[in-house]
Amino acid sequence: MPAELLDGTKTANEILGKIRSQVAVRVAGGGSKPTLATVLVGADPASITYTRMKRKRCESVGMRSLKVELPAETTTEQLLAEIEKLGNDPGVHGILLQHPCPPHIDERAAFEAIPTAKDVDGVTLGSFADMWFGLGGFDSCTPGGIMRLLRAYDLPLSGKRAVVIGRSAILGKPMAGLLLAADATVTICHSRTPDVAAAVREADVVVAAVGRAEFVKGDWIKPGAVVADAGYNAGNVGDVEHAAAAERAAWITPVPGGVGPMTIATLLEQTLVAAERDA
Ligand SMILES: Nc1nc2c(c(=O)[nH]1)N[C@@H](CN(C=O)c1ccc(C(=O)N[C@@H](CCC(=O)O)C(=O)O)cc1)CN2
Repeated sequence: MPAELLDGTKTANEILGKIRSQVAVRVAGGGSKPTLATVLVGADPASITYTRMKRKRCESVGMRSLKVELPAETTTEQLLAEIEKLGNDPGVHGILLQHPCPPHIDERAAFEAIPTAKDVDGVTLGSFADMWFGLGGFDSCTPGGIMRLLRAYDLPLSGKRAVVIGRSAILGKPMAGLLLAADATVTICHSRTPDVAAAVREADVVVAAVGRAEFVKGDWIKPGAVVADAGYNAGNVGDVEHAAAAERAAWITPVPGGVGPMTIATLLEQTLVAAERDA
């Protein structure tokens, strides 16, 4: 029997509905609108699309979005100064720096300029450490979105073998931390892993975060596994060979309509939390 779909669009819309109600209550009670600043450096077309989607969703739930767009030739120092300004602005509750920045930028330094309390995208070392030690830091949004999606479908993780393919700072590594915190036994595969297929064949839960279209082959998937595809390759193609994987998996995310919408819902949920902590 083909896999059931983990519907990220539907689940994200449910989360956005709850956020909308909570924002309305906050504003009716005299509170400020939760405000997310989106910072984009350069004009990468995909990044323009993603930041526009984030601002649109923000406004759709009654939050305020503040657009900061900087030219591609912005220096690291100029970017740090912009982020520090937002960090010191009491009217800004959350700051998002869209990744990737142009290659001459020290992106890690720029992420670290975001105060942890406003790191609603979960990209700073402080958030990562808090998440890793279960101290309530903001989740990195894509891994956080995947966890929310698995929870929405009541899929058990405790004692399961999870394989994360990819070890990036905002995806693979925090994903492994969140799965570990949910008591899964976690393996991270990467470009030097000798036999990724063999690891995936053992996995009850597979998270594909490689950034290569259809890297994970359908016949690698263990029958009955749960598959989350965090790929967002050109042409809306994921990192998993979807149709073939769906023949074996029990649950699988579609692309589009799976992990992507959950990433943005998580960002907005965390922006509301940041605003509430600040109030
Ligand atoms: N600072 C960050 N940068 C980046 C992140 C991030 O979480 N923080 N993630 C990715 C890209 N990304 C958000 O920025 C993202 C990608 C895709 C989607 C999404 O909803 N995609 C839709 C399809 C969109 C379309 O039709 O064009 C889907 O999957 O249904 C949301 C967010 C890199 N950078």
